Amino acid sequence: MLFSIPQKVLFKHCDPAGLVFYPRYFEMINDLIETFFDHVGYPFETLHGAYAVPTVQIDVTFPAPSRHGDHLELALQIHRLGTTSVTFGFRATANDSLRFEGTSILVHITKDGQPTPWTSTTRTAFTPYIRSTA
Ligand SMILES: CC(C)(COP(=O)(O)OP(=O)(O)OC[C@H]1O[C@@H](n2cnc3c(N)ncnc32)[C@H](O)[C@@H]1OP(=O)(O)O)[C@@H](O)C(=O)NCCC(=O)NCCSC(=O)c1cc(O)c2ccccc2c1O
Repeated sequence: MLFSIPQKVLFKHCDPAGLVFYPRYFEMINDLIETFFDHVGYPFETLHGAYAVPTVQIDVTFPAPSRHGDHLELALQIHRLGTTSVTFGFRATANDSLRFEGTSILVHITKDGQPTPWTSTTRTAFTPYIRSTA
């Protein structure tokens, strides 16, 4: 199963040439992941009471530019659910044109920075989104 959200390219996302500046894509990726955690019932505002989920690895490619006003679809799935980590595959498309795609690995940690296993509740909520390829 894919999880997806719409994202219109806004003025704030763009450089003077009207193209999305890549740090704004990283913010969109984080927004996508935060919205996914909302969707599975483990919102960041709850998670961050006792835990955190820092990113330990991220790889992104940008095969085509996005412009102010484009309507992107941001989508993710889970490639691997580890003991304490989760590997997301994500992509952005507009009118069947791929704008970025990649993977990121987040680790569930305690407030003192130690990796800690996902709960069974969270594992169950993640499971429908596990697919082996993007
Ligand atoms: C997160 C760490 C404390 C992990 O420490 P360590 O690597 O020593 O732990 P383990 O060896 O036990 O491994 C645990 C687990 O992680 C997997 N893993 C670790 N590193 C990698 C890697 N490079 N590539 C792939 N996988 C990795 C490992 O396989 C284990 O998986 P299992 O599933 O088998 O358990 C430590 O790495 C650390 O503190 N790193 C620094 C993180 C960091 O500073 N990132 C950049 C800035 S923070 C950030 O971007 C960020 C912060 C947030 O608060 C967020 C909140 C919400 C969403 C996103 C956030 C975010 O992106």
